[in-house]
Amino acid sequence: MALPGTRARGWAAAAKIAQRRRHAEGARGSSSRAPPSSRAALYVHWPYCEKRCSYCNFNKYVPRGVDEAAMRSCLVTEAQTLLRLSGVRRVESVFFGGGTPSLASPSTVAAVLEAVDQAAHLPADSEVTLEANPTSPSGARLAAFGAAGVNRLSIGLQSLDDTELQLLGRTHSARDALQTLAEARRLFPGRVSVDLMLGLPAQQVGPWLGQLRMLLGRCDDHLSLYQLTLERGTALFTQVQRGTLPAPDPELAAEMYQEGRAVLREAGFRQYEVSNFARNGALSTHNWTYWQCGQYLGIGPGAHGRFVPQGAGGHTREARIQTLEPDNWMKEVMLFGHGTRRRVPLGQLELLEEVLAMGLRTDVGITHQHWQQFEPQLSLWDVFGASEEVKALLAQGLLLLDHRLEAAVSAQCQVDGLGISVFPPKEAPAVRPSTSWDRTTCCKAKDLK
Ligand SMILES: C[S@@+](CC[C@H](N)C(=O)[O-])C[C@H]1O[C@@H](n2cnc3c(N)ncnc32)[C@H](O)[C@@H]1O
Ligand SMILES: C[S@@+](CC[C@H](N)C(=O)[O-])C[C@H]1O[C@@H](n2cnc3c(N)ncnc32)[C@H](O)[C@@H]1O
Ligand code: SF4
Repeated sequence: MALPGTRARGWAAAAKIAQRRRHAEGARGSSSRAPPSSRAALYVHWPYCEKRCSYCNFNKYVPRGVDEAAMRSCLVTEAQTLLRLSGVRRVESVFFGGGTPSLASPSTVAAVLEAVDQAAHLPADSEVTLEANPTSPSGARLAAFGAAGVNRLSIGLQSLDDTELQLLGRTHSARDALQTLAEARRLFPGRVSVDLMLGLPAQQVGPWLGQLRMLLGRCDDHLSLYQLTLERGTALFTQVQRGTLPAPDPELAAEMYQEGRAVLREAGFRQYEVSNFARNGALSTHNWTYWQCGQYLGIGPGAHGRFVPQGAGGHTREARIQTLEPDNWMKEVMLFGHGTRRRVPLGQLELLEEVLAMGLRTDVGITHQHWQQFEPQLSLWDVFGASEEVKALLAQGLLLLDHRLEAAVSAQCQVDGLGISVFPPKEAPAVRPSTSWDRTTCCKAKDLK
């Protein structure tokens, strides 16, 4: 789809400014540590797609045309407003997600990054990710995103089987996906991620593992495995309900997941989160912020955020969601400077629930030190030591609650005690964490209802 405005006049200038920012930053260094309250990650939602995939219920729209200049101006305005409201002075990662942000023009990406750097500080070494569908970006376009300030690409490859890609309603072939991947690796070496889905209708373990092995010969240092969630309201859901497609088999999906983990481990990947694997230290710092319950701002239609509105005198962390529908969101941004649809102050208990639910997704679990940042009064042992449920999980080897390092943690504040973890030591029986199939780790819509 050709989007109007993809050759916006201001882009070259914006890209130059982005480059100057990187150089200036290189000169002054980026190691200063701002206090946690003034640091945040930033998520930018680009809500448009070329076509609706059969399985997807993310906040996306297939428009007749896009007023990209208006969209760009609203994203810039909303970034400025939320940075001011939050009092955030340092943005440590930016993630352009969607929808299909690789359909946006590089000038839009450059304009948002420039606005963020001006309103707060965007260090040169901040991770700046753009999601790219294997159809939208040519090599030159990917390079233009790089010049605009993007330094990590996340490619929605989904499958390396053309029949499966058709079933998913994708507009690319396996060949296109591998070509985009090769081009991306050439331009962003060591900083390319791919999404691969599993548990599709009629998918079998052996052929899927074949795809994974083939991908291992081509991929870079980061890979996400997402089990298909059959979402109500999607074409795939209807097909399965009508019996024109077989329902995905959860046992087969579990086998794919377990075998896939083993294959990736052998290939030197660390499973640092339920769905995410990295080698050579290529963990996504943006997504890590979500799992560590760091602050993040969300701009664009339907974006989620979690931050303390310090700049507006607030003291409590809020869960925020922006208006979903792009035209309404734009009207609100033009009128009020932002399109925040809902704000929910998070109580201490809700915050701790999030710390647990997010942290348990990661391989490090929740260290005592990490827990203390959110709850200095009560230790993990105080809260969970006497729980019969926790005792049962410990006895089954499904949970690890380690109190031995607690004294060291609180006395020295420098040793990260193991704390609590659901990723068991190797010798313990394999576990299937009940949340392992949850593809969205950040957008807990239930908090906002
Ligand atoms: C929302 S998409 C946005 C990126 C891009 N538009 C694309 O399709 O590649 C991000 C990722 O979510 C995953 N995803 C979307 N719908 C899903 C579903 N129903 N079940 C599992 N994963 C899903 C896909 O792997 C996709 O790459
Ligand atoms: C499914 S994840 C894929 C991440 C990818 N595997 C990686 O490692 O970079 C990304 C998707 O989650 C959703 N998402 C992430 N952060 C969000 C936020 N703060 N608000 C709304 N949606 C968000 C967006 O739909 C985005 O396309
Ligand atoms: S999976 Fe990606 S490309 Fe497909 S409809 Fe969803 S957001 Fe758009």
